[in-house]
Parts: sequence; C-alpha cells; structure tokens
Amino acid sequence: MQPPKTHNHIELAFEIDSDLYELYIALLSQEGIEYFLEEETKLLAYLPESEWSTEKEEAIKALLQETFGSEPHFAATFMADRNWNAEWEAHLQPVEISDRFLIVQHQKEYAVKPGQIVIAINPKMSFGTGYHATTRLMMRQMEELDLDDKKIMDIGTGTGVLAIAARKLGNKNPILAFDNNAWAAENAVENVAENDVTDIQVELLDAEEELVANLEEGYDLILANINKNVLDRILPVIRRHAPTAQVLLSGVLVYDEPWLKKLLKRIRYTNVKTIYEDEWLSALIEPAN
Ligand SMILES: C[S@@+](CC[C@H](N)C(=O)[O-])C[C@H]1O[C@@H](n2cnc3c(N)ncnc32)[C@H](O)[C@@H]1O
Repeated sequence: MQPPKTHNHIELAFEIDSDLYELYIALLSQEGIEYFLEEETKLLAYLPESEWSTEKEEAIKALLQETFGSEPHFAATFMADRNWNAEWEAHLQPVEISDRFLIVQHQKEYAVKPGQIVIAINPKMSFGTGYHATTRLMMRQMEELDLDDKKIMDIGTGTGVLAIAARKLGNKNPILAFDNNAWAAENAVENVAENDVTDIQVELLDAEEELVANLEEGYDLILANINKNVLDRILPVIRRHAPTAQVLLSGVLVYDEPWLKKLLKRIRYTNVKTIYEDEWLSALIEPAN
C-alpha cells in the first residue's frame, strides 16, 4: 500500500431532527460523502479536505433545497488530522448483522450466538462499521453464497469489513480490497490484522482510474458497495473486462432501482437477487448469456 495522503477533513454539521438522519445520509452520499457520525442533536458528515470546494458546497445546498424546499443551513469546519480511533470507538456499539455475523469493537464487551462469526472493526473515519444498511445488506447477501473458491475483489473496501467477512465465511483465495480514501485503506489494513485473517491485499486505488489493469487478474465475484454515480461508471467497465464475474453491489437507493434495472439491461446483466433495508438495496447480478 502507498503511504497515506493527508487525513485532514471537512466536517459538515447538520442540526436536524434525528428522524431525518437516514434521508440526509442517503442524499449526501449521492454527493460522494461516505462518512457520518450520528450525534443526539446533530448529524456530522465528513469528507476529505481535497474534495471540498465552493462547487461542492453549492451542489449540496442545491440538493437539500430541491428535496426540502427551503434553504439548508449547515456549518463547515476544517478538521486537522487527529486520533479518530478513540473518538469513533467511543460512539460505537456491537452490531448484530444477522444470525451469522456480529460486528464488534476492540476491547468492548459483546455476547455472541452459537455459530455466529465475530468481526472486530475499529473504524477511523472509514465507512463499514455495520451501522449502515448497505454494509448489512452486503453481508447478508454474502452469507447466502458459496464463496470458498471464488476469486474476490472488494471495491470501496472502507474498513475492510466485506473482505474480512468473505475470508471468515471460508473463502480461500487471495482477495484484492481497495479504496480511494487513504484513511480507509490504512484502516482496512489495521482491521485485517486485528481479525487475524491473511491474504487480503489492501491498496489505495481509485476504481475509476485503475480498475481495468486490476480486473485482468480474473475475478469471479466483485463486491462494490459504493454509490450510484460511481457504479454507473464502473459497471460497464467491469462487464467488459470481467465478462464472467458476478457483482454484488449496494449503495443504491430504492428510488434508483429503475435506473439500475435500465443500466443492467443495457450492459446485459441478469439480476440474481435483490434485498432491501430502509431506503437501500443490494443486488447480486451476473452476466447474461
Ligand atoms: C459505502 S462505503 C462501503 C464500505 C464497505 N465496503 C462497506 O460495505 O461497509 C464506500 C467506500 O467506497 C470508497 N470509494 C468511493 N469512490 C471510490 C472510488 N472511485 N474508488 C475506490 N473507492 C471508492 C469510499 O471511500 C468508501 O470507503
């Protein structure tokens, strides 16, 4: 893995009713914001300093105004690199994903059911704590699959949770897991070590720039919990350069299911199974003959 870039972030604080948190997260994720902290009286959203600009601010305002009909108010604060581990861990609790999976944090107590797989995730600013429906949907789809001999790529690995889950479900091949956020890639390396799993190669890579060369390795299953805009650009590339691979995706809102169906038809994927939680969906797709 390359050395991480800066960890400076911009924090956006939204003082809104907690009933609106999920909807805000869904909307902001359309603008590529992936990291959130839900406090009692406000929702905090984080993006790398390098991605913050006047245009981004205007785009977020326009999106919220379009949805809610009034001018949105939020504060943007520069956050220098600091010990996020401690801050995030203080907020997190174990999350039961299913009868099969429990996500826990380092040094916190938890109760595990017989046969349940425990994954320890100590997130920094990385997405993939189990607190988000899309992570849970991906894991629930994965537990239904026979992953033993699949060669897996995990795009947008965040904390590394899906790659770790694949290994703990019995997958035996090397896994390539990558993220374009330095913080996430670094955190995924730590979580892979914490869970004592091997042969997960974590890289700092951008799916929109470096996918083709990596797909040449030949993958059977591509995990992609990202967002509509990135999926829109990378699914055609995956279809062309990994013509036999199944793709398990999430990060798509239920309202965008018509868009997804149209895209899958155009690039000739068959939908194997779609599952839903809150306003999110996860779809397992495979190339049509
Ligand atoms: C919704 S999170 C998913 C994290 C984790 N895989 C999970 O399921 O919980 C999406 C991740 O994709 C990463 N990401 C977004 N665009 C990307 C791109 N173009 N290339 C690589 N990673 C990207 C984000 O940094 C973020 O960590």
